[in-house]
Amino acid sequence: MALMVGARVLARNLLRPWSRLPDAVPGRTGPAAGGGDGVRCFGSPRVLVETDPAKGVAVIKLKNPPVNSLSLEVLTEFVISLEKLENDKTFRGVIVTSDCPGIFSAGLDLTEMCGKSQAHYAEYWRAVQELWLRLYLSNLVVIAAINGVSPAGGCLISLTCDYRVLADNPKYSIGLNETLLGIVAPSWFKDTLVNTVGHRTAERALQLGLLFPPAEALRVGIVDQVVPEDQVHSAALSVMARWLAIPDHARQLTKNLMRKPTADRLVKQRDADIQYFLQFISRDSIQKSLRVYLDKLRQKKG
Ligand SMILES: CC/C=C\C/C=C\C/C=C\CCC/C=C/C(=O)SCCNC(=O)CCNC(=O)[C@H](O)C(C)(C)COP(=O)(O)OP(=O)(O)OC[C@H]1O[C@@H](n2cnc3c(N)ncnc32)[C@H](O)[C@@H]1OP(=O)(O)O
Repeated sequence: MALMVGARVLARNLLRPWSRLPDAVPGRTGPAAGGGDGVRCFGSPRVLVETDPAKGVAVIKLKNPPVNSLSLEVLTEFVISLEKLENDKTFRGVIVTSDCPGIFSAGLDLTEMCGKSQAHYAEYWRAVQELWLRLYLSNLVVIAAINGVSPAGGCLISLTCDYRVLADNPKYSIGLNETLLGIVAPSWFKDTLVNTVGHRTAERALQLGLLFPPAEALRVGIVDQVVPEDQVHSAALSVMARWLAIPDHARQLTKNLMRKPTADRLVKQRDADIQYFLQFISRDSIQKSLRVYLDKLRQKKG
């Protein structure tokens, strides 16, 4: 019950940009905070933020064990952290990564889309839309340091970034695998993939629900760089330095030019998109597919 109320409060914060989560780790500094003197931490229980004001760079680490599924709380805390960084002129870039070993993100939280009320589905889907819009159009340079497997919504998060560095581990596949669950990637997921890899590759990948291992992911362009696992963070920092060498106003206007038409398609019909999602996800056949998939995941261990 407390969790539900908490989620609603967090979700309401999305609509009230002036409201702030209390800092979970207020002003923690120093080497323990992850990068030498001057690194400061804030954020929330599931979305850690380490900032390096001297460099103008922050690291957002998703921490929702066991698999970093994108629950309503995670989505909400992510948006609030991102907004905090964007409103602070100190920061020009952010690296998005995971605090869960071997898993970047398992994607949207299936339990949020299964066996819940219509009101809950609507609240959840609006939060998914919100994070996508904020990340896709962020004024910051956003680099994904993908240090684990990244299916569906996890892949979407990285596709919204300006650049993707993937750890070279055969287990770390990435892709929009929705069809394998018997569901369908919405049009704006599809658009984000098409804008990254082109129409034909996206068409094949989406229909087959392909999850690309690192070499394949690089070949089709769903990631920009594959590096040894222990170099993901340093590679992301090097890329960041290159992108930050470009004057902000020129880079930001160019990013907007490239991405706004795609984002506008959703912005113009957000409510209709929610209704569409509600109709789709509430179907008995879709709920059954999700239950079967979740049961398979749960039984894997037993
Ligand atoms: C014409 C119509 C057009 C348009 C349609 C309109 C609208 C669109 C409608 C819907 C769109 C929805 C889009 C959905 C996007 C998504 O992101 S769906 C999620 C997809 N994710 C996956 O397929 C990944 C599933 N998980 C895994 O494969 C594995 O868990 C893993 C490889 C990530 C990690 O493996 P392990 O380390 O072995 O961990 P376990 O598998 O044992 O899992 C531990 C624990 O976590 C639970 N879990 C895993 N993934 C999720 C998840 N995504 N959500 C919720 N919970 C998850 C798993 O069940 C285990 O739970 P317990 O057994 O411990 O209870």
